[in-house]
Amino acid sequence: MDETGLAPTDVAIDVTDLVVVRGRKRVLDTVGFTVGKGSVTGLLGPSGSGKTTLLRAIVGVQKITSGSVIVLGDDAGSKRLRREVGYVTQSPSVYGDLTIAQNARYFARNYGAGAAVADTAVANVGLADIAGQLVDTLSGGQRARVSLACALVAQPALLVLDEPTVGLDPVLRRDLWQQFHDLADAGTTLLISSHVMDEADRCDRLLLLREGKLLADETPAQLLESTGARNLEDAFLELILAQDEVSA
Ligand SMILES: Nc1ncnc2c1ncn2[C@@H]1O[C@H](COP(=O)(O)OP(=O)(O)OP(=O)(O)O)[C@@H](O)[C@H]1O
Repeated sequence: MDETGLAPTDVAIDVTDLVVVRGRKRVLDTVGFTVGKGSVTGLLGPSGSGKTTLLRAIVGVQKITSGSVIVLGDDAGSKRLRREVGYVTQSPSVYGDLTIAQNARYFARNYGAGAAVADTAVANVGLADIAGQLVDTLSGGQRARVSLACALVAQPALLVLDEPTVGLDPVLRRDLWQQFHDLADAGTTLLISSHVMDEADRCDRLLLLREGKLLADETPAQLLESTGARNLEDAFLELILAQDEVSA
């Protein structure tokens, strides 16, 4: 057991003393945390705080300066993890000249899954009604959902999502969060970045990042208790003010 109370076999992500320098900037500064399997963890922080860089380090596409990132027991980015880790970026990587259904079925085939799995994934992201439409004719938010469906068909053990709910209407946002929890209940680990604080209380655990530093790694309830704030937005503000006082 480590200090989070997790046995090693229950740990999906283990980050220790991670430092990433991009250009001349220390984008991640000695970041450390663990994420338990089958949980929904929110990575929150303002624009430019280092969220995408941290997600990239976890999926193994970011050169790290020092520290370690272990995912499902292996170094991030190692070959074994290719099928185990799904990553949905902010720029959807799907085929514009194929329909939504064709995209999902194509990715499903690559992962040895059938058309039914693809069609379910399309339905789960709220696109069943327009599954026959070409991706090139979709809005940015719709395209992002196609990308999410294509990641879901791989049924990865760890799903890393970079701002998956940007621009979605509130009903769809609620449905997607429900789906994230359903996936977690079935054993998938989800790490989801967002800069929208009202999504924070939908997470089992929160990582709050600011200027490359981890300000908090707690459950929403613990965060409210430790700061004495009325809501998570205020709690984050308390932490920022405390950080500013320390560095002043
Ligand atoms: N290729 C790069 N070279 C140098 N600096 C970079 C590079 N990419 C990002 N950065 C810097 O790293 C910092 C963190 O960027 P990152 O994209 O990780 O933040 P973020 O929290 O995901 O922001 P957003 O919510 O806007 O996507 C920013 O200051 C950014 O300018």
